[in-house]
Amino acid sequence: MKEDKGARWFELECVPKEYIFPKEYRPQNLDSPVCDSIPVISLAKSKAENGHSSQPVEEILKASQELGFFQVINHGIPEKTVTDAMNVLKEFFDMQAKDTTIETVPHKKGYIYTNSTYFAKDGVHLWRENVKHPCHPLEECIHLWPDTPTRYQEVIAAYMVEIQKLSTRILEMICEGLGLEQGYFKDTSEVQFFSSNFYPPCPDPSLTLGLLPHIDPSLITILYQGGSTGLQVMKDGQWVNVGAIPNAFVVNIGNQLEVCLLLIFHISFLRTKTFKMAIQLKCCI
Ligand SMILES: O=C(O)CCC(=O)C(=O)O
Ligand SMILES: [Fe+2]
Repeated sequence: MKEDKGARWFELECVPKEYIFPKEYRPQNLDSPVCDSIPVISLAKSKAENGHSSQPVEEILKASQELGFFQVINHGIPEKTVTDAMNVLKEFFDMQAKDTTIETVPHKKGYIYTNSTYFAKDGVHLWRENVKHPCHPLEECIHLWPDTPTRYQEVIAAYMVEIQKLSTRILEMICEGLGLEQGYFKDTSEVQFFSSNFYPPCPDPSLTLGLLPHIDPSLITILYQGGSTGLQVMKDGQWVNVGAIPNAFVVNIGNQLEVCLLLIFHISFLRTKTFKMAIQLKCCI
């Protein structure tokens, strides 16, 4: 192992034992091809004039029912808004790595930054760093967010405005497909939390995990992968690689929406339980 006092915790030649998961928890099928059955849905069609085409609505409903996962493209979020957010987050995580005075406990100000030593399952650490904070109502939360880099608040607020629009639009399409009145989820659909994961390069990704398998407790989660791979979803009992499509967002139907629809329609909206886990990515929002 390198003995370099200036090195960051992940700049190592081999994985420290505290990060090595027992065999049964390690990632599987890392080398399998990207799963092409995770639907990629273009939202451009839903913007046609004179009443929109129902095609994306049907595709979204089908994907939600069958897997609880899909990717959206042509969503209308400006590329620059996303690139700015990714850059400011990269800068944020770089700054944390350099600042040895930062503690890994919840920050007093209104956001939580945690480095890899904070995450543990049975004593094993996850290979990631994370920052999260509330973001609703935006104008009340924004000043509690990190203020370095100096553009953090402005850039992430602009990003969240777009994410809010996208998530409202997807929920409205789900309402339309199910025959629910528009705005049915209005009171519960404000984007409440922002969370960004940084998965540094790892000397041996087959031994480590960035995130444990889980089901999202949210209504829906909108995830940007930043062009990096590593996200896996449980499909028909197998972990499959989601793959990253440039400018696409991964949409995950969360537990709350699943339960809501189960109560309304008395049907199980999701055919199977969907878990996801992240291995080594670069920077996900
Ligand atoms: O970072 C990722 O790739 C996934 C994040 C995630 O699943 C979550 O925040 O719920
Ligand atoms: Fe998740």
